Amino acid sequence: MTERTADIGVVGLGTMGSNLALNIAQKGFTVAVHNRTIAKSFALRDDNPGIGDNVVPADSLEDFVASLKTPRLVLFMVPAGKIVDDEMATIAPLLSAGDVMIDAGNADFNDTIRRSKAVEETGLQFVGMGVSGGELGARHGPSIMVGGAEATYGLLSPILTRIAAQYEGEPCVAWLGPDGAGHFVKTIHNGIEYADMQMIAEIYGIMRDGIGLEPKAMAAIFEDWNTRGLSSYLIEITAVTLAETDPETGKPMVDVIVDEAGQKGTGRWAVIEAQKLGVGATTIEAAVSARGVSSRRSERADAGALYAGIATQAGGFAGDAAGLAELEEALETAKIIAYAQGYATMAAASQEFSWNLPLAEIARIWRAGCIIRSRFLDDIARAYDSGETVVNLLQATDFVARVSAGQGALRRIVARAMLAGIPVPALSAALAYLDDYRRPRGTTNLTQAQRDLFGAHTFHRLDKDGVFHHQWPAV
Ligand SMILES: NC(=O)C1=CN([C@@H]2O[C@H](COP(=O)(O)OP(=O)(O)OC[C@H]3O[C@@H](n4cnc5c(N)ncnc54)[C@H](OP(=O)(O)O)[C@@H]3O)[C@@H](O)[C@H]2O)C=CC1
Ligand SMILES: O=C(CO)[C@H](O)[C@H](O)COP(=O)(O)O
Repeated sequence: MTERTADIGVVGLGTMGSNLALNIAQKGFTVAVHNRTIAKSFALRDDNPGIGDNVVPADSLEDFVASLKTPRLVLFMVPAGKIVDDEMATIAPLLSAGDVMIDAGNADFNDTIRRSKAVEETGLQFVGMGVSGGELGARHGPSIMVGGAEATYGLLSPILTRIAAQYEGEPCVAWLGPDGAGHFVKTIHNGIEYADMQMIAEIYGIMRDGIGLEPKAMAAIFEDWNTRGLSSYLIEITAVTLAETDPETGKPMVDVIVDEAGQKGTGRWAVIEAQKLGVGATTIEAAVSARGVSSRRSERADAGALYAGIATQAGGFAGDAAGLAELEEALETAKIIAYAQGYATMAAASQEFSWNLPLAEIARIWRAGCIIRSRFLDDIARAYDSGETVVNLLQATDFVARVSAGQGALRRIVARAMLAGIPVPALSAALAYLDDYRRPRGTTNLTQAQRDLFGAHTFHRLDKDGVFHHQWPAV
């Protein structure tokens, strides 16, 4: 019989699971590991001298479970969906009341709510936990967003606070609320990640097609931008990727990569949930759609030929200091709007599901470890901590000033790109949202009139209370 020595067990030793297990082991905890391809469990121990001493591989699920201290903590790091359900169903019968199953992969928070309910009915406990930071984050310190019972988090926190990224001595992990709260926040994190990446790609498009810069020159610009307001991991890796040379051809690496973006679903989940909550997360929507359009490469080539006759104007973009400063300001302004949309979605979900999401804390645990880490998140935390009521970040004093100052640059960049035929779906969505959001008298009065004409859907009047229907002329 295996001795019960392991503090936690990890199931799934792919990119994330293996690195998270090594991170746990390096922090002095004993970690049992199990993987569909069993040899990987033993390799994880044997290929990592020193740290491997804290890794306990198992060649059967029974041995894996038997090696865990009670209450047993079993962390799953496998692809989202049915695989999670299948793995949980296989292990659950081997566990006892009070043991905890943790889904640490990306998950649709609706699945997490369903799983929480089903698992907790059996006397076991369930935690849905978002982990961000990719391979290196998992190995050296990710940002961790936890959902589940607060008392259950208490069982995990001694390990999670040690393995999480640290920002000025504070661990980037927090309990965010019950059942699906952690996975919802991770989903919005990824939605913001999509929007941020898309807007950077659009600026790259302007630099390439509007100014005619070479990737290495762009790399230097992004490196420079990374020293100021835009400073972030995503801007840093943009500079790194643009500077890279393909060893086979000697060309810039980005020039040999096919322009078809992959996606595993978290951006789409973010858009679906924003829509369900009635929040306009238009920059995230634009980013998800742009990846979809990008994947139809041959169709785009055909359309390009069909529309070759369209005359566009030279955008008038300039690669001089003033031109680049305008691009930088436009990106910074659009970024504020994208984050405001992500935060508005979380605020709406918090209300809808009575989660009481700690929005300032979420910004704080995103400052290190995760893909969208940046100094800008400090500004968001400050806005929520300031004591003023923040209905939407676009109404917070600091951001009103910054967006007011930067919107002119965003407007000019979007207008020039449109005239030049350079697609800027996320940047333009940010600007359109701002203009829509700041307009006291909109145009949906006409929409309401149309709905009432064709479907007697009724409308409200500006001059008196009540619900009205008008006898429109028959059409
Ligand atoms: N990669 C990343 O940057 C990030 C990923 N995530 C999330 O983490 C989770 C894991 O991702 P990642 O580590 O990248 O994935 P990988 O593809 O690298 O690893 C998948 C793991 O799941 C196992 N697995 C796959 N299919 C099955 C199955 N049918 N039954 C049992 N086990 C199976 C694999 O086992 P085997 O070795 O036998 O193939 C492997 O251990 C996902 O939810 C992902 O969205 C979250 C944050 C960042
Ligand atoms: O969760 C993550 C980072 O936070 C993963 O890297 C995620 O897989 C990225 O999403 P996609 O593959 O759809 O671009």
